[in-house]
Amino acid sequence: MANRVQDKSYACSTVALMKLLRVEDELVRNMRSYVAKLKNKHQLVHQALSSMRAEERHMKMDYEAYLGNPLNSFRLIHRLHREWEQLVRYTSEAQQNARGHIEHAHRLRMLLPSALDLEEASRGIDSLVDIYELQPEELAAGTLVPGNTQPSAALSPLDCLALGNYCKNERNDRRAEAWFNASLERYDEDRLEYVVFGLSRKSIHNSWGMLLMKSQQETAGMSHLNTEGEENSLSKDIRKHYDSQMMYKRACSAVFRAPAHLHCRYNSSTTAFARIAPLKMEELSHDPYMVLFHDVVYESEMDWLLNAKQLKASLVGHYQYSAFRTSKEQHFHEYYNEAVVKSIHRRLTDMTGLSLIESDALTLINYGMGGHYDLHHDSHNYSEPNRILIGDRIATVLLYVGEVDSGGATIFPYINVSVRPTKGSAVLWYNLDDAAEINAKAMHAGCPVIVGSKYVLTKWINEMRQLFLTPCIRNKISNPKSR
Ligand SMILES: O=C(O)CCC(=O)C(=O)O
Ligand SMILES: [Fe+2]
Repeated sequence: MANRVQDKSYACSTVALMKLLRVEDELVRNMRSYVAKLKNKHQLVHQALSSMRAEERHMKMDYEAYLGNPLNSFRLIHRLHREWEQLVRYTSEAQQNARGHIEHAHRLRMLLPSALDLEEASRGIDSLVDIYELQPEELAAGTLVPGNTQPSAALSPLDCLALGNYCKNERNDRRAEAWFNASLERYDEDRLEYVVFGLSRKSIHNSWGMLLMKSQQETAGMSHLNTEGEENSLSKDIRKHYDSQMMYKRACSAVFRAPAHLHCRYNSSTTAFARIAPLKMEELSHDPYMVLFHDVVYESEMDWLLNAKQLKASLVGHYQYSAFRTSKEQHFHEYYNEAVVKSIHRRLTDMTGLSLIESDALTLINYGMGGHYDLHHDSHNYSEPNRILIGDRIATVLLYVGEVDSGGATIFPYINVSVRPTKGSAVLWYNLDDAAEINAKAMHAGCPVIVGSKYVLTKWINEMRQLFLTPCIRNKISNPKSR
């Protein structure tokens, strides 16, 4: 990162910025020629369609007379056999030919400023505001020195929004609000091209609303989120996100009372092996069913895992890095030819009584300082056709491979359960309820580690092979209509 800043930092040198101007010229030239070519092709297709339409109108006046003329019949057949096919081919080729321009634009993107450059540039503007006590609204209008306004240097609403978001991230709420306000003031309803850049009044209000909600000014925040009178779907999502963030924060810093009506026992019934070597179990919840196992990972196994590790950053969604989940991980498949992996899998079967076939690979996850996994549900909530093909995660077992000095608990805020990582213990819970529906109460998170390093082994267990093992759970896979 340090090298990159030295090699290619655009924000602090005019010479580097000159290079950027040339890149912008090239981008504009490339995109203009792309648009010109598309326009030309669009015009030709339009003309071809118009002449086809004229023919159609003629035909509709009197079908019989039209088709009675053999020349017309021939032309109809020829049109539908060849001309339409050619037209479709021409349109799709027009798209293919345009690809060169798009690819060129992608190549040029390598030379464009990165998020880091934008951050540096925002920091530059922010320090001007700070040191010279300038007002964001004045800067937005192009006034750097009082009495000397250069309208050509005025900022766009998108620029102001970006600066507002920078200040929001820097926790300078007052200044962020001033930038959001400037963004709204400079918003011009007639500039249709905002659509291309994903800008709308609503998006500015949403950023502002989120800022206020974060700083606990809920009523003011909601008024921004509900600018169009009714609560829009985006603001509903933001409200949900905000509520779950608050729940996550409260639950991570709370200590839950010991749950009532639950007990400890030895599990000697799930498998034949458990009969000879019962497992120490402590019930944590009945809904969702959740138990804590003590001493189920051996010291030697933990040593092996920690030596074998080759961790890679954990990703979410479509293979993206995200602040939602900041950890590293490594997968150990069941067929991995290693005694430790095989014996942990056997123990997981003894603990759960479930089949592990078709389940995700055993995953070793490591969280460093501040590392966490935000509030989430382990089941995917697939739509029915997908679920029948791949199945959802019926249960999860989380094995703690070591302790954490401070922080890092696994929390279940809907049921007031917080599990402290204890070396060698494991927690099992069901993500689906008895009707095979997602149990919202199984929502959970891994709180940020304060001091130390947290290692867990996760096994997400798939519902596909449990048909005869969990007869009380209705099975969507065998009977998708059952609810
Ligand atoms: O690290 C934790 O405590 C939670 C991990 C988790 O939720 C998962 O692996 O699905
Ligand atoms: Fe999870």
